[in-house]
Amino acid sequence: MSSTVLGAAAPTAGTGQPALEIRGLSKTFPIGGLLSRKSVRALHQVDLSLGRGEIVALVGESGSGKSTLARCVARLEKPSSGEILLDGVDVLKRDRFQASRAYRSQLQMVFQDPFGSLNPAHRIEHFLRRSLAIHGKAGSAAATQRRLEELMATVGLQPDMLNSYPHELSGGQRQRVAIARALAVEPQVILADEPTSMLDVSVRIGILNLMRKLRDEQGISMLYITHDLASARYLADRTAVMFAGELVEEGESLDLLANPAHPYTQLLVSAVPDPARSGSYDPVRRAELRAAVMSPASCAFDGDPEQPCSAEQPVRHRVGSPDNRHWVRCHLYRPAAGSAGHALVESKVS
Ligand SMILES: Nc1ncnc2c1ncn2[C@@H]1O[C@H](COP(=O)(O)OP(=O)(O)OP(=O)(O)O)[C@@H](O)[C@H]1O
Repeated sequence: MSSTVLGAAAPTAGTGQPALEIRGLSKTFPIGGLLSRKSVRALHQVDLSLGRGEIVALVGESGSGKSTLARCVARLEKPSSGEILLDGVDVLKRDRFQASRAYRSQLQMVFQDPFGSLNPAHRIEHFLRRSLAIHGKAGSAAATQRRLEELMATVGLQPDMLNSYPHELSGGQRQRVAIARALAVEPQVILADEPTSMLDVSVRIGILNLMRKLRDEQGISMLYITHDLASARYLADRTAVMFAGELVEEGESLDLLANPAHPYTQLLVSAVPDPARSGSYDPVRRAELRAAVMSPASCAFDGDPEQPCSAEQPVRHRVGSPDNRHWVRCHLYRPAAGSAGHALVESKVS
């Protein structure tokens, strides 16, 4: 991805009632067989909201819990506890056992692998027609054909590609088809789990620009899951940082990535060379940060409950001015002298 393009300013954040709200979401996986009492805490008390027409990036290293969060929200995984509100309705209570068709038509998922998500035996037209039919969006033959061509145009593909098979398309084109299939349903929210990570660097920016266009022109909200901070800065209005199953920092993307307050966020940011700052990639500083963050003695979020940083979970601190939506959860955080940062023990930043 070109660093000059990634230097562009983030777009304006969405406003109003959240399209999607996640409250206190936790997920524990039992491991080690039937008789084992061992478990992995993949998510713990995650709160995250997605405004209408807003893109929120969820970033973190491999194993931090990003995909588990997406799978829980897409109802592919059952959370251990918590609430998922779509348009203010708690969908875990409404559809107790699995996602209803209504839920799937409100929320669609785009996966990492555009190669695996399209059955090679079918033409592109099949995938889009099927989506329209399942969700009751198909009309007369002529109207359906028009809609198929419109969907192709929206994602930047030629209508004659409707007759192609997946293997005749490039990875980027296939991901566009996967996005068109999601759009056929006319969702309010798209969960995009690493949608560009399997694509050539040269076509990634096109997919990010498409996501941006869908937000701007159709008001679709997106949860963009990635380990690529540069793309989060380019695309997302807000960025949330996940570490060991917990959100440790959240804020407007440009602010958070320019002023990371949590040592883990600093560690992630330190991996991204910034052409605007000479010497921005310092391997020695990065190694020091990693040692500090991952040390059981220095951080409560290392996944070792026997040796937390403190017996108490850290509260959220606002970072910067009072109207800033940037917060951090870390025992080690100390607001800079004279700054307005303060602990947010009870209140939520929203
Ligand atoms: N089905 C499962 N059974 C047991 N443990 C699981 C399962 N799925 C995920 N985990 C564990 O939950 C934690 C979070 O995994 P998850 O895949 O959500 O992380 P991630 O941030 O999405 O990583 P990646 O970017 O590699 O996909 C990890 O410790 C993982 O081993």
